[in-house]
Amino acid sequence: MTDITVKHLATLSPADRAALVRRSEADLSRFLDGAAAIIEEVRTGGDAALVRLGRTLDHAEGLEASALRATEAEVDRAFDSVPAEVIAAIEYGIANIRDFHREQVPEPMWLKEIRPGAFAGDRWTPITSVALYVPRGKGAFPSVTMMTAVPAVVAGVPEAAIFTPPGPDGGVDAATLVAARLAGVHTVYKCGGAQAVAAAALGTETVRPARKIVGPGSPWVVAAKRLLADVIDTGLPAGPSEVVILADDTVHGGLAALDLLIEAEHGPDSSAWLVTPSERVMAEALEALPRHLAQMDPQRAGFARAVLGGPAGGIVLARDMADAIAFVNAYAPEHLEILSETPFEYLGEITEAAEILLGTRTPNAIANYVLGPNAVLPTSRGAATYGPLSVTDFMKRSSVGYVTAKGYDEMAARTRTLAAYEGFSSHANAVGPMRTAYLKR
Ligand SMILES: NC(=O)c1ccc[n+]([C@@H]2O[C@H](COP(=O)([O-])OP(=O)(O)OC[C@H]3O[C@@H](n4cnc5c(N)ncnc54)[C@H](O)[C@@H]3O)[C@@H](O)[C@H]2O)c1
Ligand SMILES: N[C@H](CO)Cc1c[nH]c[nH+]1
Ligand SMILES: [Zn+2]
Repeated sequence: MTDITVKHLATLSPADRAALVRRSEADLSRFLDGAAAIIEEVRTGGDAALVRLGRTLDHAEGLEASALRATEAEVDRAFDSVPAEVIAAIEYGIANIRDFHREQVPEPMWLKEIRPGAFAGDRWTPITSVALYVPRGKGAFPSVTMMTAVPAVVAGVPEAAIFTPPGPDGGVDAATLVAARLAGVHTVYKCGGAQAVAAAALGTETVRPARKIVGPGSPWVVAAKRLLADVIDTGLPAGPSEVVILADDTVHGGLAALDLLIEAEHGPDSSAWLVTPSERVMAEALEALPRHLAQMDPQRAGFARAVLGGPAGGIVLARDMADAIAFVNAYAPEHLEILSETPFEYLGEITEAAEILLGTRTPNAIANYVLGPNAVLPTSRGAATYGPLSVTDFMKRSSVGYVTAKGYDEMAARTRTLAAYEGFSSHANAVGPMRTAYLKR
């Protein structure tokens, strides 16, 4: 027996509608104190603290302070232990992800002649060091390794390092090591959770501190990022996975149910809604869900049941497609699937979604692994202001200006006027006779 949450938008009060878009991640209060204590432990204890925390929180009995960084030999052994078809799939995914992200590389520099003899533009350079967080609490994520490492390498980051929790043997998941090497990242640290964020921000004897950390994680990771946001750039907010499946009357509800389970299986803190104006689609989905759940790994089915029977997932019946689309935009999902035979009909109406997957052959699963776009995406309504992880997240922009003798007089006169109005005498002096006296004509 599976209880699925069902909501009828037409009958909901504004407060109930607002409750529908809430995510588990919104309440970090349970995690902030614990994360703060872990950060302090790493600040004072360095490598020894990472080992202690890895042994207690990750049950990594085999973890040693001398081996916090994975060696080349460990990576070689990983290639021997990972099945050939998994390595081939990682290669296939990396090739597509690389192709996609190369399109995002900005011009290294552009300059425009703003006024005759006065030039201005932008220059892009890589961030010098970035930490890539790869989760491993409820499963291993070579795919997150691919999604974070490839754009870092394409951007030209000279020091990119992966941080991922150690397993019980003290080692890194083998496919994660394979994906790291194939993507071109050669530093992998065996630490996860809040302690990884602390190590990346503060450094330890072994871990070199980074300027930025990217990658999704559990609330422990999210809480530590929040606490260290003035020490390290924490990038886009990527917490528990979430999806909205928007289905019209042209598809089978069983298909919508199948795709609803993709992100619902990540963990009990995920969010997953099917929204449709079709009572038929809803009935078919409700009928299919128990059958689909029976086909799942039991632990994953337990997560999905918790999500779809709780306050953060289930089925939303809308009045019509406009009502359903309004729900999507208010929700601002991480992943959105438009399940329809005519998905482009609705695309123009969608304004808030980090990833929009169109039609009946583009399930979230394909995009999570191999399609090419980045699957590290903003959660918890972050899609209202952030986009997916991209090459420019690993770069920073400087503006560049160059005023020549031809352009100077006109600019200097306007500058003097504005500087005088604002009462800045040095600003005005810098573009007056005092400067002219120094200039070579
Ligand atoms: N937004 C995205 O792009 C994206 C992609 C993949 C996964 N995800 C999400 O990332 C999350 C990954 O979480 P996860 O748990 O699998 O892995 P994780 O590595 O983020 O978290 C596990 C770590 O949390 C720490 N931890 C666990 N219990 C703790 C406790 N009681 N006290 C202190 N620290 C503790 C441990 O250090 C452990 O190593 C999931 O919510 C998943 O939905 C998001
Ligand atoms: N759905 C995740 C992003 O929310 C990405 C992922 C990786 N593996 C499985 N799923
Ligand atoms: Zn997923």
